[in-house]
Amino acid sequence: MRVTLSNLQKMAGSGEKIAVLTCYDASFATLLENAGVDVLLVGDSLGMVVQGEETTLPVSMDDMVYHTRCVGHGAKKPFVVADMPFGSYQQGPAQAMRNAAKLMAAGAQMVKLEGGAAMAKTVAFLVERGIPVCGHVGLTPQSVHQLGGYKVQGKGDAAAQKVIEDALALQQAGAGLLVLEAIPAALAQQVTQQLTIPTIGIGAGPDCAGQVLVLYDLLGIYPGKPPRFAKNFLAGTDSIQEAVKNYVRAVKDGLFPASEHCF
Ligand SMILES: Nc1nc(=O)c2c([nH]1)NC[C@@H]1CN(c3ccc(C(=O)N[C@@H](CCC(=O)O)C(=O)O)cc3)CN21
Ligand SMILES: CC(C)C(=O)C(=O)O
Ligand SMILES: [Mg+2]
Repeated sequence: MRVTLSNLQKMAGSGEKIAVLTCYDASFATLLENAGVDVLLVGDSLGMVVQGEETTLPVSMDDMVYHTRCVGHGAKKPFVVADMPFGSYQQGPAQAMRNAAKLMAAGAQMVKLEGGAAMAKTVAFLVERGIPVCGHVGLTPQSVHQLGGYKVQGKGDAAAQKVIEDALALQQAGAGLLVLEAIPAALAQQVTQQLTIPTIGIGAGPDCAGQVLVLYDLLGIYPGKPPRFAKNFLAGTDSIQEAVKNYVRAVKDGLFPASEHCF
């Protein structure tokens, strides 16, 4: 039986941490399913780790549809979330609906889009038409050129307040999950407490309802300097399967992220 949004909601309510990993192909989807990963995110990070681009901006809808279909073929149990790529939803609700439908048809159970209160109308439009939506606030990589780099967000009272308001606006609009990326752990804890929907953190401390990591960072195969919040779980193990199981266990036990992975 496939994991559902209501399963994830219940897990969050009972304090069971949600283990999420990015995934881009069928073979890894099967491996992650067998290792007990709850949610697979077909992330637009594939532009960087699969395509070798410097940012996620060049990723197309066709790329996301292709990888979502690949993941869908490999995974029967995990809940599959697909990123809406840069330029596929920012124009407005009608454009977002057209493109979200393609990802749902390709095998996603939910779409994710970046942005806060400014995206609330678009989120509500999709949710009212039957498409579950995951929000994404804090460090939003599709805005890297506006943010001035991949930097921690929500530092200082005004910036923290903005993250809280964005999170509440997305929940109000009907978002079912919310990714918090690269914000101070104390702020992520506050957001998680104020929301009724599960938060999924990456560089957002241990108090989120779940954690997500880029698969290639977990395997230590991303070229270049990994983000502070990444951890190589393959180091010291003999197999990818074991590394992923160790990640799932560390998330479930609240041992990942540790303080050295947090802001
Ligand atoms: N392999 C990979 N892992 C990711 O987590 C990831 C991607 N790719 N591609 C899309 C975005 C880009 N992300 C990134 C990339 C780099 C940093 C980074 O190096 N941050 C520094 C600076 C922090 C600061 O000074 O504010 C760090 O030390 O973590 C953070 C997020 C997260 N996502
Ligand atoms: C890092 C996660 C949250 C993501 O959006 C991606 O992999 O694209
Ligand atoms: Mg993404």
